[in-house]
Amino acid sequence: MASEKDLIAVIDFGSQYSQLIARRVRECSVYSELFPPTISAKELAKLSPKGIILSGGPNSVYDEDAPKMDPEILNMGIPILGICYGMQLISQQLGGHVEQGQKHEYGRTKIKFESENLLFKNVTNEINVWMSHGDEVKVLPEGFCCLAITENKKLASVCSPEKNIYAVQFHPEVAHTEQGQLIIRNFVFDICKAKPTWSMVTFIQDSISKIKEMVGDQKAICALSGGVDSSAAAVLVHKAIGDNLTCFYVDTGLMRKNENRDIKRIFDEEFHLNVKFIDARERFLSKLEGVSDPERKRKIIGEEFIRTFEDAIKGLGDFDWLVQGTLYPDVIESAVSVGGKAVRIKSHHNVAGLPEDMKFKLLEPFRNLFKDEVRNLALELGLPEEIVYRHPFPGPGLAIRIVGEITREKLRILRDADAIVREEIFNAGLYRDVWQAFAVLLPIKSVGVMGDRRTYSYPIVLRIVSSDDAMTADWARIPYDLLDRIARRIVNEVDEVNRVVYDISSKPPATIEWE
Ligand SMILES: Nc1ncnc2c1ncn2[C@@H]1O[C@H](COP(=O)(O)OP(=O)(O)OP(=O)(O)O)[C@@H](O)[C@H]1O
Ligand SMILES: O=c1[nH]c(=O)c2[nH+]cn([C@@H]3O[C@H](COP(=O)(O)O)[C@@H](O)[C@H]3O)c2[nH]1
Ligand SMILES: NC(=O)CC[C@H](N)C(=O)O
Ligand SMILES: [Mg+2]
Repeated sequence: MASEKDLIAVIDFGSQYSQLIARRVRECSVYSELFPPTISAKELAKLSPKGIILSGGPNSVYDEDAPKMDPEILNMGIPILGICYGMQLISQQLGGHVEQGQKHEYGRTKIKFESENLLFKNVTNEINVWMSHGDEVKVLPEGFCCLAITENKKLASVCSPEKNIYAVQFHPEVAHTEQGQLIIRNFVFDICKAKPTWSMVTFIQDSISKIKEMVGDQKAICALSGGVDSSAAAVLVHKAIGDNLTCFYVDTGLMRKNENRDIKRIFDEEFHLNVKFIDARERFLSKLEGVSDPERKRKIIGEEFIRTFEDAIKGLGDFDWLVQGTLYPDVIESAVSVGGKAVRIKSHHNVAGLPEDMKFKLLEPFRNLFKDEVRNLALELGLPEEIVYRHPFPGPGLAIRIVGEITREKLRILRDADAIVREEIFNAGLYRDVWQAFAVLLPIKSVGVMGDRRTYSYPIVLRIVSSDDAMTADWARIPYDLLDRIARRIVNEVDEVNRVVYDISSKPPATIEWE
């Protein structure tokens, strides 16, 4: 991959933010990719990176099983930027000393520069940065000097001019660090002298040639949901292997109101791909009968997708590859990181929900990208805005929005309520402003009064959030009048609902979906 364009290699020590670092470098139009801590200096040298960034990580460098790096990497003469754990590891491996600090530092801290340096070129002195660590570098290795200190006079950034090694204790990659992107830019351009040769167009070209090479004249199926990720994946792979690609859209019985109709229309009008519709309602719903645990639901759905595809291709020939629109947040939440050791939040059906005995090889061109990057790519591929800006709708569908057991009656209620939420948000002109807007059905009943009748029915939760990449999210500040209209319509138009509540939790600590 690294042949013609400049590469910044990120060594992933297990941080939740590792892929965010690569993404920030790509924002500078320079290619970046993650590598495991086990990569050797020799292997790295073959890729001729312009620079190396060492990520943060959950371990302490003095833990017995803490990931280390090949010490030769520090002698390659290639510029290095260590972030948090990366800074601690550089210090320790070069003979400095790291120990647990008196106090942990999480969140905002102010830093001040001690000397002029390229890393902080044009950065305002005294900026707020984001910290997330418990350990501290107490003794610097020989040849290192301090570039910045915190309000409490602790080391915030250090460097060895002679070795061309830089390090920061804070996280320049997160949005909360002021001018963090400028610091990354300075490293990439002023220190590494990388050239901005990467763009979505080059990504598309490279992906097409890589896919051609990998798949050859074998055949592939694409799990096509009609969302932006799988639609862009289908179009990209079709460019590479043409009619050896067959797309399948599955009606799981867990879809939203009019979903099949809308998707069929979009595919007919906009795509010239071979798309087959599979009615799998019975098999999904019968497998889910009586199941209320969220992780069980996700595993059942993940497996059922694969079984459905296996049945669908019978008689159509040999298909070796399964194309999915998997994105990076699906991967990290399912606890599959390059460096290992991230924690499982939920099993995304398309990652941790896949059955172990699956025969298909996975082809996931966007596995390292975030949704807004895929949206840009989809525009570049010429996909219509209606698909590009479609809200994400998870593969497990309404199954993870009916808390607890799924019944046909509950599916009917949720479908009707959800259609009202989406229609009202759309009519208010807010569809593009929010990340997702949907309804959730809770498995409890409460008392109400309608007309002169007592009711004892379900509550509907409105979940409307803003987000850039689904890694973090906040509840959307929707006008009261709109909330009022949605709530009144739901209670009046949907049988068996007598109460509507608004979910005002952010992510973290909540997640966007309820299961
Ligand atoms: N109904 C479906 N039929 C076929 N494939 C599906 C379906 N739902 C999900 N998938 C597959 O699972 C992947 C993950 O989908 P999911 O809907 O959970 O996330 P998403 O962010 O909404 O992605 P997308 O934009 O592709 O829908 C999709 O990219 C697609 O490959
Ligand atoms: O591909 C997917 N397979 C899944 O199993 C799945 N579960 C959640 N989501 C979507 O991912 C984003 C983050 O969701 P959470 O905050 O609920 O974890 C949100 O956009 C969710 O809609 C899924 N996507
Ligand atoms: N975010 C990090 O990289 C943390 C590094 C280390 N685990 C610490 O607590 O100091
Ligand atoms: Mg989807």
